[in-house]
Amino acid sequence: MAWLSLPLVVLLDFLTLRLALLLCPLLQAWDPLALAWGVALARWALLSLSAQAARGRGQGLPGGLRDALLPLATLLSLLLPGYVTLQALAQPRAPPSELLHGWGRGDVFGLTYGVAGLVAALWHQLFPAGKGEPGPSASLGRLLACMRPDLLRFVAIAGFLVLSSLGESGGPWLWARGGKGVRGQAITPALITAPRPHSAVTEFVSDCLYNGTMNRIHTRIQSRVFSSVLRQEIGFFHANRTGDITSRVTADTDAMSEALSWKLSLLMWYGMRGAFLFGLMLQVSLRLALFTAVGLPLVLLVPKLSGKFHQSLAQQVQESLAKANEVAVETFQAMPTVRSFANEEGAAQRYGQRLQETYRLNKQEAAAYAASMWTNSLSGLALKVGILYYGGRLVTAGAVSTGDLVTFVLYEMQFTTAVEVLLSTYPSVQKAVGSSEKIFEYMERTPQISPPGTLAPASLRGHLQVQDVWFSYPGRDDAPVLKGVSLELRPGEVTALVGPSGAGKTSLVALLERFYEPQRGRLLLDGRDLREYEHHYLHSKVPPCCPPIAPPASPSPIATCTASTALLPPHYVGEMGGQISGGQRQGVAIARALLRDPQVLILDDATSALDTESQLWVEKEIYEGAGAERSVLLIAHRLSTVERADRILVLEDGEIREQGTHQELLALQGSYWRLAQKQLNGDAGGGSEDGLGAGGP
Ligand SMILES: Nc1ncnc2c1ncn2[C@@H]1O[C@H](COP(=O)(O)OP(=O)(O)OP(=O)(O)O)[C@@H](O)[C@H]1O
Repeated sequence: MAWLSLPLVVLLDFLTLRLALLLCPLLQAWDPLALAWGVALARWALLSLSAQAARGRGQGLPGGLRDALLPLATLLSLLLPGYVTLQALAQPRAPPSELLHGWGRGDVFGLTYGVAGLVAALWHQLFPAGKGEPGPSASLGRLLACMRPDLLRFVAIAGFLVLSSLGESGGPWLWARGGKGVRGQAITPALITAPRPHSAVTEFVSDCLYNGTMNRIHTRIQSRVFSSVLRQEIGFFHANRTGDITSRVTADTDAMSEALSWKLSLLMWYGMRGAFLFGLMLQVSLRLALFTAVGLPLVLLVPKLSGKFHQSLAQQVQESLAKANEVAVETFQAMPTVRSFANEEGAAQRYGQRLQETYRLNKQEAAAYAASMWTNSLSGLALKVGILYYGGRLVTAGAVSTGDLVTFVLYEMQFTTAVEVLLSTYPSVQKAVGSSEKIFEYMERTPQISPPGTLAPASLRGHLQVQDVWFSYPGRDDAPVLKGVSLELRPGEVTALVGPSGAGKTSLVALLERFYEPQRGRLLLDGRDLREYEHHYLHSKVPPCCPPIAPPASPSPIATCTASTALLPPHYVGEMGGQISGGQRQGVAIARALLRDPQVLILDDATSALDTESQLWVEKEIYEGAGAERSVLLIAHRLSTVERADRILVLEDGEIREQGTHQELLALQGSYWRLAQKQLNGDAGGGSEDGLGAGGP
């Protein structure tokens, strides 16, 4: 329906112009500018009202066109009077008939619609209508927001650039003054070349300032991404591969900064020069300058379209590179396993396959980049040829003097170079913006867990209640790991949690550590929700995997082990403790716990790697040590460790199946009794200490 009314509106618009042309001889007394703007107002009223009506009805119109109707109406109304005004400025004594020449002609009318349509298409390409997702322009906006603290520096850089551009354009400008200086003195070759050294100095200063500023911005963005990643919930680190995360924090920010610092400087420098040159071109010949301006949208639109394809490929290359990095990281981390399975060749093959994929995408990206550069140059060349052709015609018609044309061409050559550089820089800036999209995705990601509270009471009893907790891991809603679990840790009591592998014991600890949040149920500490507690406070009062050891009166095996480990030089301990034994690592964890004086102790299979002597010592501390006023949650596979607990809970398939003391549970002859039997048989059969499956993490 809306489409049907559009031709009618265009016809009415054309008739309005024809009417104005017919009335022209009758309105001789009118100023031609007033007439032009009066007609423009009438056209604007007609077009904008029709646009409003079409927007109201417009189910048949594409969304982009519907949004563009009103700006299009304004642009269409402004084009002709704008042109007349510029002409009147350039030729103040031109007769009205010459100024209004072409009004009401079908071809001129069609041309205005063509230009308006072209501008609308360009606008739509450069600033696509928001679809709920941030587009490249949104990323550019966020990038600029990151640069805001350095606004003053950029103002200074712009100042130096202006000075430098003045120097660069000064020579031709003096030449254009027809051999006379500002005070009428004769222009010598020395005077024409004088601005160049001054321009070189200002360019050097602005370069130094610019590089320093870009380094600051790089550091700022990188540290913000890193901090944002650190704030994320633990599930985020499980859902995203380490290689991907590392790539965002390092490789992507590096690539973005590198492209930005180099290309943005070009963009600023040539943008500034282009603006100056265009101002001078306007001075020399308004018509030629306008011709250049009309040709520009075409020159901008073509590279934008070709750059789009290149941008998507650049993103794929980044992702593929991250996957290759992931394989390398995984391999190096699991090097002992790779060696013990003699799988070095397999690992190299996997890495090679990833690299091949990256190589293939890189080739495609290089071809797309070349094509994009080629279209840039071609569109720049087309503009150049057009200007020369039109300039030649103007000279033939006597509208421009030969001297003016030569001056214009001098400026135009520099201007075209500036535009070409701007266009060739554009894909790189697009690439940088493409990389920044992912970076900002991380930087602005809201953690999927409630923010920590502020509660930090001076005294804490350590009474922990788990009430009807249901939990499933992110993305696995259909497989609940905990199904209505309820338990209570009372101060001065040791509560043990046992169960087969995969029962959900560690998942419960993860909830108590606030790595995740349950979908249903509550976790209370001294009657207040865990979410209300301050982050550092909570983790100092409820640390995981740390046995309750008061400073021992006599050196314990643990203390000895810890002390000896603590004294080891870092290169001996290795990255992430990779060069110390499992038992030594547990010793270090226990030592750390000693310093925190925790109120709730959670030992998730925390002593499994200790030797028998140390294990016995830790058990003694749990049941009889100075920490007896603490609440203790003891998770263990070895039932002998939990025999003395005040209460033992048996967790199976995410549900608490039994609870009681060791004796009570044995008497029940249920799950616990079966676990004990299995362990007994395992011990008798093969000397296995566990009998319940693999140890905890
Ligand atoms: N990050 C995770 N994402 C998805 N599922 C997980 C994740 N971690 C554990 N699971 C699953 O949750 C279930 C319970 O695992 P959990 O580690 O809590 O068991 P567990 O009782 O501590 O076992 P174990 O005694 O072997 O340590 C298992 O089926 C496991 O596959």
